[in-house]
Amino acid sequence: MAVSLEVEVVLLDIEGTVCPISFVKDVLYPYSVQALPNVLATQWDSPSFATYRNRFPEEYCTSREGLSAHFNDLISRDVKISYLKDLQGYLWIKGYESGEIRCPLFPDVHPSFLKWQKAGASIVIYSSGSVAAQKLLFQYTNSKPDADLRPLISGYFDTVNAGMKKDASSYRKIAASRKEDIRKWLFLSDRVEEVEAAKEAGMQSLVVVRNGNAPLTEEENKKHELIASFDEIKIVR
Ligand SMILES: CSCCC(=O)C(=O)COP(=O)(O)O
Ligand SMILES: [Mg+2]
Repeated sequence: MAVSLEVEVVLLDIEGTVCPISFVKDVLYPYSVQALPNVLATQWDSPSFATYRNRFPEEYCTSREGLSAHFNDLISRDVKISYLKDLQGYLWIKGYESGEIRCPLFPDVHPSFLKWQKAGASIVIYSSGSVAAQKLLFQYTNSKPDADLRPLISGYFDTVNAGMKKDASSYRKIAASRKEDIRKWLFLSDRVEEVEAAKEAGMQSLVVVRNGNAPLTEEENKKHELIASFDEIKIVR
């Protein structure tokens, strides 16, 4: 079904919206778990690693074992806390740069970015993943011939520079960082709580239903506008 919307900024979630949840849970998370022991063994005292280590609560950054156990526990519970996300972003650099990791975007994502840009809308990202990790993900995608989508993206927000994704205040803060009226923003996410928070803040928002996403309840299905592909969005000015 096509939805015509007056939009100047498209704000996008990542996991379950532009790429499959399985890429995050079955590729990115295991990569970081596997990469950590070597980094702990070889970089514990290096200034670059110390920056990430020192963001962990004090009780977990006094020993390699303590940090490692806490890191693995947070990942197993999918806790989206900023010090974990910062360290994951650091660990993923090598995977992306070596070619071992590449983000499998849904096929409609890159063509829609180009279409929205042509229609005069800006593309901005808002994810629980750190801004550094977001940039890596969009630099190394499966899109051809241009794998690097960063030139199409004009802003990045995470839980540090915006706040938690279930809070309406985060969406107000993001919108306040640019000149466009909040009513001309469109937030797209697989998470109903995030869509509700964006709507409460005054943004337009749609729930994105992708293969592999958690099923919505009957009530959620009725309450929100759903799309299965970005192709369903028609931006009018
Ligand atoms: C951009 S980093 C990889 C994704 C990630 O770690 C994450 O937590 C995604 O959360 P989202 O808010 O995009 O659903
Ligand atoms: Mg998501």
